[in-house]
Amino acid sequence: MTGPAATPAPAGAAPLALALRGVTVDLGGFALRDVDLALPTGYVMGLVGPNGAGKTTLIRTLLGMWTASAGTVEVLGHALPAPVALRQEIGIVLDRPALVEDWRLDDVATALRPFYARWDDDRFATLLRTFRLDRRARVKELSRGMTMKLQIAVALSHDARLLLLDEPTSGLDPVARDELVGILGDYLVDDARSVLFSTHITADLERIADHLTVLSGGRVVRSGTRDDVLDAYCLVRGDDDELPADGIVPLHGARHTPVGVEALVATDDVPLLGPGVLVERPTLDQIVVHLGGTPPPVDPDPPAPARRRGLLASRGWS
Ligand SMILES: Nc1ncnc2c1ncn2[C@@H]1O[C@H](COP(=O)(O)OP(=O)(O)OP(=O)(O)O)[C@@H](O)[C@H]1O
Repeated sequence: MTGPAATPAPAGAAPLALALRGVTVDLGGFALRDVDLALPTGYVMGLVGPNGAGKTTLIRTLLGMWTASAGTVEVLGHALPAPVALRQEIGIVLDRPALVEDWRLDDVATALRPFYARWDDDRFATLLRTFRLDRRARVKELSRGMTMKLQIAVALSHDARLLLLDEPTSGLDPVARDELVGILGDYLVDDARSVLFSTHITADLERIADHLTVLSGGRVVRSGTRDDVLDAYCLVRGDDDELPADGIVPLHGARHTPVGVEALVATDDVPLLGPGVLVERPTLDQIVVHLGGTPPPVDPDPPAPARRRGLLASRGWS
């Protein structure tokens, strides 16, 4: 395979399955802006964020379907635009499958086999059986969940090194979701393989994702290991007069509840809160709910902690 060379990984660092650095993709009415994230080889990254956050746009950018107007995109060690042969190495699930509606599932294997040097008929047949899909059915006869299962079976039948899955669990019943998590676990036994998947079902991520990226309004709010992301925030609850004014300590997604104000606060800021404030570790859902409504500022420049301490002291919040 040839193509533009990617930035070499620093000595001793795990090679990256994918990386976006300072990426902007402008679709007109919507843009991904300054996206920075990296997934080391052998790991699973979950991509979360509210509707319209840009998850599909980001996955399509990794597939070369959208072109970045700024920044660099690397997939499996190749800077995009990638060589055509790289397609063999990537298993894809998209919201709309690129399969002919009149094909029977047997035809799917016949049609795709020539495009993949490592296509595995036995693997495809096994996955169709696992997902209880009838090989004689036509693509157009499949329900939404069955179509998703078919795409997953294709993605996992050509020995891909990277899976890019856009909401693969959407439309799946709980049994199929459980099966998919197990199948991805088996897939990852080979530590040269990596997975990026977007989802609104964060329970799936709690089980399988090592890394998380939270997107909102086309920007990365947070990206890192699952613990880094979960540890970065605390859910706080208190009376109006116990929580400091927003801007001194940023209160993400602050909302009034019957028992006071609830908000997400950066863990580093928790010592700045008053003693009466209740502090809990948030779930991933709570992080998405609270951060989703408040995209990060275009030019984030929060006051330095020392200055905030001064501000808090001046308000009697020391
Ligand atoms: N072809 C396009 N041209 C212009 N804008 C687009 C195009 N496709 C998507 N968008 C816009 O980009 C924004 C982000 O969409 P995207 O599908 O990436 O979000 P998402 O996070 O995947 O959302 P969801 O969770 O609802 O699937 C939306 O406002 C959408 O309308």
